[in-house]
Amino acid sequence: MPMLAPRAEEADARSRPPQASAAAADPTSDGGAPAPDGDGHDGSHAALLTVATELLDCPCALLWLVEDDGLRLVATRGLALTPVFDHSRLHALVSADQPVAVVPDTRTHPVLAGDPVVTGAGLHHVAAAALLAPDGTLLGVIGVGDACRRDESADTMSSRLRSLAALATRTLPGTLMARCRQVAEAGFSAIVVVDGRGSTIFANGAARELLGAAASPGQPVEHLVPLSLQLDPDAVSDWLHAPASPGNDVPSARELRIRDALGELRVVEAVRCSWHDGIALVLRDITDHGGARREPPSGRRDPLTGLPNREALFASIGALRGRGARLGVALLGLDNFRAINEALGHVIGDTVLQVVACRLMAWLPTDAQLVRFGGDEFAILFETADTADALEPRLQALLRDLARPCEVEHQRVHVEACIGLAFDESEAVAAYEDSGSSGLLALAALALRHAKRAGTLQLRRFTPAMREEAVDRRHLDLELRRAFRDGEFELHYQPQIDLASGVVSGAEALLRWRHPERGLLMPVAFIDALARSAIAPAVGNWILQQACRDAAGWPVLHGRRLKVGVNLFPAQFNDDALVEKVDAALRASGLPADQLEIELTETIALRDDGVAEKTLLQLRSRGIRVSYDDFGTGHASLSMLHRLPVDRVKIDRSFVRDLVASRGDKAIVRSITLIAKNFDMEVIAEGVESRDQVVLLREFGCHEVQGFLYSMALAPRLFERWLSDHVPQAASAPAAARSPADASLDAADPAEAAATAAMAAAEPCHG
Ligand SMILES: Nc1nc2c(ncn2[C@@H]2O[C@H](COP(=O)(O)OP(=O)(O)OP(=O)(O)O)[C@@H](O)[C@H]2O)c(=O)[nH]1
Repeated sequence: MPMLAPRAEEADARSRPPQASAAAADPTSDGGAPAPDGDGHDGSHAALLTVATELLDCPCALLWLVEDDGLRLVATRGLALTPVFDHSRLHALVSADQPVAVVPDTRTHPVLAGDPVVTGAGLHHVAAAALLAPDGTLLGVIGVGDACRRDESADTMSSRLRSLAALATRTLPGTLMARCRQVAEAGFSAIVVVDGRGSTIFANGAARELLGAAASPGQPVEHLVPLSLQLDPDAVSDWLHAPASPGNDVPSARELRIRDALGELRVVEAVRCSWHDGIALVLRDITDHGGARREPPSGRRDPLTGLPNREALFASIGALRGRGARLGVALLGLDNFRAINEALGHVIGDTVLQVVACRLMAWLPTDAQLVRFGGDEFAILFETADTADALEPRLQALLRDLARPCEVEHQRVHVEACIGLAFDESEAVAAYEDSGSSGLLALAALALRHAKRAGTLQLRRFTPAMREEAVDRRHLDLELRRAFRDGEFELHYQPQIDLASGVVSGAEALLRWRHPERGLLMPVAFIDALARSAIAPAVGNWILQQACRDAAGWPVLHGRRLKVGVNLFPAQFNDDALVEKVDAALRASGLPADQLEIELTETIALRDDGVAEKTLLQLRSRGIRVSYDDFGTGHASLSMLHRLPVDRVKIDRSFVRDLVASRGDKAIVRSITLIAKNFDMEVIAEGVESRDQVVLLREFGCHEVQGFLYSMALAPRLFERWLSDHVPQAASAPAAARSPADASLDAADPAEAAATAAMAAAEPCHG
């Protein structure tokens, strides 16, 4: 029983409370006892205690409810002071086994007799009833007390108490919850109740089915509603955590993104109502509502995002085309998504894809269909090609919106994308007229590739020129494969001259394609396509072997062996066996390692996975030299010097061409030679065509040169003839006389010589 604050008077207390106060005189008041909780039930509790005092004709009444940590006094009536409460005495008085207790005289009661507060407060008569749920669970206790001795029989009091308890039980939150549980379990909507601390305390069957483990009791509400998936995470957080206000609550609704029990992304409409000190959420799955989000047949849904998949898109295109619709497709590809997976893991990568799906859904016009096309690509199908021009600015805005950083698992993630756009326009369709529903997508994919090539956040619309280029590229790739198989590639060598001694020091091996119809082709016509082709590693290996073989046969000049420079394709650096292949080429040819120089391009130097660095170190440890091509033209030149083991840099021809006239180029070349000197590297300049350039390069400290001033790149036999003709005078008298046209005079095959000269005159030699 409660230990009450001492009461002042006992006489005349029959209809007035102990320590009667103004508040106690008001039958609607709780008698001045402070509201023990803020649970918003004060009104119903007060009404209940008023009924208790009336029904039992007692001036004092008290209500305890069971909470997490046991019984808690939640309301009093007729007491001036807050009672100090002793649980053990209350439990001893009433329980599930003994639901009603009437104590006509507290002074002789075994539990209460010794209680100094009860007796001190002068409570002569006390009665209490347990409030029990239908399953017998104790929900609370209601009690009354009086300072006077009572005339009613204990049976009468017990009977009234039982009626009171039955009435009280029906009004309690626990009972309400049990009843609501029955109703909720019977319904189709998912219902989740979250307490004031943001933890789930109840989820009905539909919610458990929809949300799986995220709806288990004790889970934070953020597991049900991941903020990272929401379009406006702050607003959703505020909405979920706004204080409950039962009684004045106006249920509010909003669209939320959740992950279902299988991890798929779903869109739900959620209605929020206050519940006790927390909230109840009623959820309705609207993922598939509306024309834009029609439920795709099974097997046509992407499990991660819940969106229709590629097959569904093809089916939609087929169906719409059947109705004569003119269509448009925007293919959206994330930029550098691989890096997100690699840096943050696939789980975060998956969430990022879901976030993107959510943002796209929010943007989607009602007459469009959103599809996860595959990997990090999404497709949007429009039924209205007529509005093509109006779509572009809206898609540009979409790209900017997608680029808003998002927070995933406490990681800030930036998601940028590009879009390729294609419409059923006459010339575009003509380009792919036989390719069915995938044709339009192929055009969009081509446009996407062009957008990606242009950089990040780019949008490109398909043009027929893109297709022509793609077709040309494919033909070129087939041609390159055939050319390699038929042995049409050959290496030419451009001499390199040591400026200090004036002696030829080596040559750079340069690839040529002797095309059966188009004659000798310079690399500019095919080298990019070859570098991208699957045959690049095989061609690169052939170049390596051939160059080593040729160089092994070159004469020793002035006691020095000539070195040969070989350019590697970036793809060769993906080959774990590259070093072994270099060893094999040296072994097979007999060329000493220090006569081989590997030339790097920026694409190789830019790799920051450590592979290039490790490979180069292994090559250098064998005595093979490493040179960095086109120095100064790329973004990575300086950082590369710092990172990669390089013996020398090659000054790009673009800085040499106007060296004599241009102060800027002079400054650049001077700087490069200075930087190289500070890194203990040698410098070679390419594209040297005049003596004046040589004078300046020598003055700046450049070590070697190559260019038309000495010779163009020559076929192996011509190069060997050049060596025998120009050594030892080659260096001392740089062949001012040796113009590209002169070289043709040396050619055994007059047609080849003419072609070579013409090519060389038209464009510089490329690697
Ligand atoms: N987390 C996750 N990653 C995926 C999924 N499907 C594909 N990927 C990854 O998406 C990445 C796509 O890589 P790429 O095609 O090189 O695309 P990218 O890195 O965006 O490069 P660019 O398109 O050139 O900008 C790869 O790392 C795939 O493993 C998926 O369902 N979940």
